[in-house]
Amino acid sequence: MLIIEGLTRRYGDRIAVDDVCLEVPRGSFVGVIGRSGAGKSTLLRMVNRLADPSAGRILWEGRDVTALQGRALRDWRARCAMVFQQFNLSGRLDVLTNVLVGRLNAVPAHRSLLRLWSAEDRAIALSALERFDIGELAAQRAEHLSGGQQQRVAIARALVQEPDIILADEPIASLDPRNTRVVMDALARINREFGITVLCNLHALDIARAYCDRLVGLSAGRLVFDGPPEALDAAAARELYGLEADEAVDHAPALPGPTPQVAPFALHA
Ligand SMILES: Nc1ncnc2c1ncn2[C@@H]1O[C@H](COP(=O)(O)OP(=O)(O)OP(=O)(O)O)[C@@H](O)[C@H]1O
Repeated sequence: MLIIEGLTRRYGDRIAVDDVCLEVPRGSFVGVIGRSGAGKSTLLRMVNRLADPSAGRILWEGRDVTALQGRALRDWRARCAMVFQQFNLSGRLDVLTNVLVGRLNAVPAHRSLLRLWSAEDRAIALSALERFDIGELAAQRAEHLSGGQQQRVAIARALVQEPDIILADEPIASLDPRNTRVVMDALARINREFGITVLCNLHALDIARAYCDRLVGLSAGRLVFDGPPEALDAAAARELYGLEADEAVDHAPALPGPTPQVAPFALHA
């Protein structure tokens, strides 16, 4: 269980996140929604301590992660993998090496420094790529891939970290509708088949409704909605999105939800 208690982040006079309280059971797929500047990124970045809270606490399985430092903080960051809008791959490295970077915390320091990957690590990385249908791209330079392919590589890298939580910050904002679906399907599979908790910032409400089992709405840093997608009616959505409502609210044809998968998969072959 992830527990967020009175989480607040100030930047000077501005409050980016304002006294947010949340309880997220393991295995949830939570969509964090709200207009631009609502505080979604800041909230996610505080969970893995890329940003430090001005007040409040974050607890994971009863442990206060807001107090962690040094090695314990690095371990925590490894347990909550980030997926970013701009993929954050090393463009000049090949795809397999980009995924292996997700194993850095799992291998001894001398091996990670020298990038001496074991056969098992390589097999795990290749298996993750194959599960997202991009195994044949393993030897290509990441910068030669399309946006949707790059984001799947980033998700494979997150998966091989064997995290408890995936924090996805607008993972589809740079993608076309087809790749949007492919990438959201990949996150849904990770959530469903590995039980990994996913917190996903999303601007598009139709996508959030189709994929998430719970929506958390922020407005000016405050939590103004928390419930299942069906509880967010048009009036509540318009209140949440204000002037951006026409852009965010159901701008695309209704999505049928995650693409059904034939079989679950294991990370270790
Ligand atoms: N490093 C920073 N320094 C100063 N202000 C910041 C910083 N990071 C965020 N903010 C401010 O905090 C508020 C929330 O920003 P945040 O990026 O969390 O919102 P968001 O909902 O993720 O927006 P978007 O969807 O546009 O990314 C904004 O007013 C933003 O300008």
